[in-house]
Amino acid sequence: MRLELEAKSFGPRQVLGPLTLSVARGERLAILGPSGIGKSTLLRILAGLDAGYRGQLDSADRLAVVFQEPVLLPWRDAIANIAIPTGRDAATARDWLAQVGLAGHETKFPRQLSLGQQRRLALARAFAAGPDILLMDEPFASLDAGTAARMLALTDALLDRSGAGLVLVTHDPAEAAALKAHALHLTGDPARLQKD
Ligand SMILES: Nc1ncnc2c1ncn2[C@@H]1O[C@H](COP(=O)(O)OP(=O)(O)OP(=O)(O)O)[C@@H](O)[C@H]1O
Repeated sequence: MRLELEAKSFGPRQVLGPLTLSVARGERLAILGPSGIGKSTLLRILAGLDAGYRGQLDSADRLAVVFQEPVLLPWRDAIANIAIPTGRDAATARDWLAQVGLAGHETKFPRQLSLGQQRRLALARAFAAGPDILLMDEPFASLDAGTAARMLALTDALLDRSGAGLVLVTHDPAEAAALKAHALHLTGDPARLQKD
C-alpha cells in the first residue's frame, strides 16, 4: 500500500503532511514520535478509517488493524470473537487461539481474560483474517514488561510465518527494534516523516 498525504487537518489546524509512506508484504515499518504528534491519525488514514484528508491512498492489500484497546465482542466467547469478524470456522479459530497461547480459554468471554490475554485474542483475530499488511496502534502499551516482551516475540513469529507486512505506531523505539522494523519518525508541526 502507498499513501501520498498532502495534508491532514482538524478544523483550521494542519497536523500532518506532506509525507509519503509505502509498505508491502514482508516489509516492516515503525512510526515513532511523541504523544500528540499524529501517529494514530496517520494509522487511521492508512486503515481507511479517516477519509478527511488531501492526498491519495492506494491499496489493493488486505488490511487488519490492531488497536491499543482490544475491541472485542463482550457477549461472545473467544472462539466467536475470531470466527464472527473473520468468517473463519470454529476449528480454525481454535487453532489461532492455540497459536497465541490461549488454548484452554476458548469458551471464555473477554471480561474473563486479562488485558494481556485480550490483546493476544485481538492479535489472533487480526492474523486469522489473513492480512497482507498488519496495522498496529500501540498494541504493547500498558502491559507489564514480561507480557509485552512475550507479545512482541509472538507478533514477530506470526509476521515471519504469515509473510504479512507491518506498520506499527509506537512511542517506544525498543518495540520497533524488537520487531526488526524500519523506524520512521514523525517530527515538526505539521508533522512529516523522517528516516533514522
Ligand atoms: N478528532 C479530532 N479532532 C480534533 N483534533 C484531533 C482529533 N484527533 C486528533 N486530534 C489532534 O491531532 C493531533 C494528533 O493526534 P494523534 O492522536 O494522532 O496523536 P498521537 O501521536 O497518536 O498521540 P498519542 O501517542 O498520545 O496517542 C493532536 O494534537 C490531537 O489533539
